[in-house]
Amino acid sequence: KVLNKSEVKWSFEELGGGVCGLQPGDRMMLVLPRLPEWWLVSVACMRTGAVMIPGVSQLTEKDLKYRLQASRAKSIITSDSLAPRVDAISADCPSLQTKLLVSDSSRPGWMNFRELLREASTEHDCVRTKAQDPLAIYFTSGTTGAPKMVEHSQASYGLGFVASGRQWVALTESDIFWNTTDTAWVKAAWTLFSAWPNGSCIFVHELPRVDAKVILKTLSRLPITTLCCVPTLFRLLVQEDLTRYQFQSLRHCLTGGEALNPDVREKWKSQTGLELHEGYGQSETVVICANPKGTKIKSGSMGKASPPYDVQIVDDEGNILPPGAEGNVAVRVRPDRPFCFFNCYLDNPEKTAASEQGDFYITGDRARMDKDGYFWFMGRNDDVINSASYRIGPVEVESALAEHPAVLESAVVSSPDPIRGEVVKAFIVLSPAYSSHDPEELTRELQEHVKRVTAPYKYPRKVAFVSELPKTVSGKIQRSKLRSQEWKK
Ligand SMILES: Nc1ncnc2c1ncn2[C@@H]1O[C@H](COP(=O)(O)OP(=O)(O)OP(=O)(O)O)[C@@H](O)[C@H]1O
Repeated sequence: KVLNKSEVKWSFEELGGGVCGLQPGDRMMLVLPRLPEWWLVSVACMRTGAVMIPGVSQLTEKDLKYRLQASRAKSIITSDSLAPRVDAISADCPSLQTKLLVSDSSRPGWMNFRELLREASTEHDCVRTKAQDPLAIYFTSGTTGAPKMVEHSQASYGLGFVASGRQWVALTESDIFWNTTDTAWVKAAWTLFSAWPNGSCIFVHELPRVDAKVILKTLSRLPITTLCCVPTLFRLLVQEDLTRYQFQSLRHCLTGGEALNPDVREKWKSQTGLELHEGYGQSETVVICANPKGTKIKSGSMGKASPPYDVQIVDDEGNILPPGAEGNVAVRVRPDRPFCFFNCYLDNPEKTAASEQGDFYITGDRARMDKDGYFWFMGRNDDVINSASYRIGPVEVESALAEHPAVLESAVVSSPDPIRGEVVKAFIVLSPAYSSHDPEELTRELQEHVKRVTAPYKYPRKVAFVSELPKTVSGKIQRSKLRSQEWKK
């Protein structure tokens, strides 16, 4: 149902009817901004057995070529903005046979999705798939290097999100769920599998630009009950005066994808009265740890192991470490492979094998588990700083900095030092009110502040004020970029 020129509402019945003629096992690249058709095509892929490969609309010609060639996708569905870039490289992608455009206008060489949909029969038999048949291929965020192809199965992607979503996302028939993530990321699957099997409605906003005011106004105008945003977005939202907004129906808020600074959670909570429930996971795993609704939250912790995962902290040989010890976050995958765990890194058996050690899959993240089973994130393996034999997790320093009103956001990385080997360097984006302060004075003040709120050895010996931080399109801080700049100097 078209609500007005810019809003559309579909019932479950209408959604189920959509199909797009692909054969089981064929791969389709699905690059749409947050348009309702993304959900329609996802359902169509499941019904036809086509394997979907979501991507971001900001992909350049080079990114597109890499993805289409690596995945050997037979088809691509996208919108007007990306179509010219696809045309520019499609001659180099021999597997690509069909191009579908979601648009009100036509384009030579492309089929028009909206026209096809109008003419499509509503009669359709769903294909029967096996649990291990592929359902989706995801390119990871590329936070640490070239994106990897993660293959999920009908079970890992479908059932995985149903299971882990039950407690954490906790949706019911009376909920309206708004997840602001880009459709390219695994997190978008929460809107498919955590919402619909529970009969809950999802709300989609195209959000062409990230704008805190638009998000806050939308929450005030519409009866959205459950909100999920990445921490970067919550960092922006808490910069606003939240007491000026009255959210109609909001009662459950979720975040994940990178570390949530305790200060952001506390600001959100004190101004809205709503708790922020953090989850931790990877494209490969669905949710590994979470703070489900109704459980005790320890500020700064990413929660406890999320069933069915057995999560442990292990040393570099794969031995389980006792509570309190820092080590690798690992998920038990033997003797029984958890059903929500990905199939493999596509076409990369070496990488798939290298990600496991003994009975465990090694996430590449470092953390501690306390005696109550709560996990405390330190950083990605490569991001942990070794300074004069102290190991420092960047997140702890960033969270300490976040408590100072001058800091809008920061990224902490290692920087070379002739005496200590490496030292802590903080790249800081200042809040507008502090932008004209004397940098040297502010540096000293922030260093003293960190020494006060966390162990003094963690304080940033070097500080740089920057206008923005390098981020992936999913909004994650790319510390690796800053680190390599430092070490190349
Ligand atoms: N709640 C959280 N706290 C801290 N870090 C998190 C949290 N949730 C996710 N992460 C980080 O995000 C990673 C998973 O992200 P994703 O699967 O999108 O790929 P990526 O690691 O960002 O990209 P790439 O593998 O291409 O470098 C985790 O391994 C972890 O480092």
